[in-house]
Amino acid sequence: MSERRLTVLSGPSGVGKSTVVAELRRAHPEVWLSVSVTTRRPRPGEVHGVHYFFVDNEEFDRLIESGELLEWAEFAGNRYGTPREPVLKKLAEGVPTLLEIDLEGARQVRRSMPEALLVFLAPPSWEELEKRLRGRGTEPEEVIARRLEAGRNEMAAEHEFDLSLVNTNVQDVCHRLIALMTDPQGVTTTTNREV
Ligand SMILES: Nc1nc2c(ncn2[C@@H]2O[C@H](COP(=O)(O)OP(=O)(O)O)[C@@H](O)[C@H]2O)c(=O)[nH]1
Ligand SMILES: Nc1ncnc2c1ncn2[C@@H]1O[C@H](COP(=O)(O)OP(=O)(O)O)[C@@H](O)[C@H]1O
Repeated sequence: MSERRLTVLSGPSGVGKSTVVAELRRAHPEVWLSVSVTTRRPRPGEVHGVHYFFVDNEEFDRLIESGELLEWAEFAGNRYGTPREPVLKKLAEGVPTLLEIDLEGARQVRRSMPEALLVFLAPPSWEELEKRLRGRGTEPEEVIARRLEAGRNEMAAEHEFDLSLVNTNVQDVCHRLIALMTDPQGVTTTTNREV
């Protein structure tokens, strides 16, 4: 089993991570996407067990204390974590596995599974990021402001990742991502901006 099969996708809120992941799932059902646990409230259309496992603070505390999370972080006032067991099981089965998590989570995975491939999804520009986040229309302005603030921090950490993909076109990003996950040869360890 190679931990290289574990791929982490991170990037600022609004860059298009969920959109890319949804397209990847549609076009490449052979990739397994970890379903995170979160204390955030569901958005309209989000399904428990599909997009997230929505839990309360008490349950999240319990998951931390029992060591059931591979990593977890607080993001813009809510907590998010990756259930450990299913990830280890899929990796042991040799299934290409993807985590869509924030910067803090990516750093934790880097420490605990150094062979994992860390991919940063970058916006074509800061203006476009703001436009996408507002255009999504799922959060009130104060939440958007908080997410943009976190986004500045995430953008400053781009160099910590193995590779950056600029999300100009969702299909292009998916093609590159699937190639990296299924045939990781040739991936350099220095940051590369592509697509
Ligand atoms: N550390 C960590 N971050 C997560 C996890 N699941 C989701 N996130 C991140 O939490 C942040 C907020 O996610 P979400 O509320 O769904 O908003 P969105 O990414 O803007 O659609 C994003 O950066 C996600 O990548 C997780 O299990 N662990
Ligand atoms: N390549 C793209 N070009 C234009 N709009 C995009 C692109 N990718 C995503 N979007 C849009 O940007 C908004 C934020 O995308 P989303 O996937 O929710 O981001 P994230 O999960 O990173 O917060 C959504 O309205 C989505 O439709």
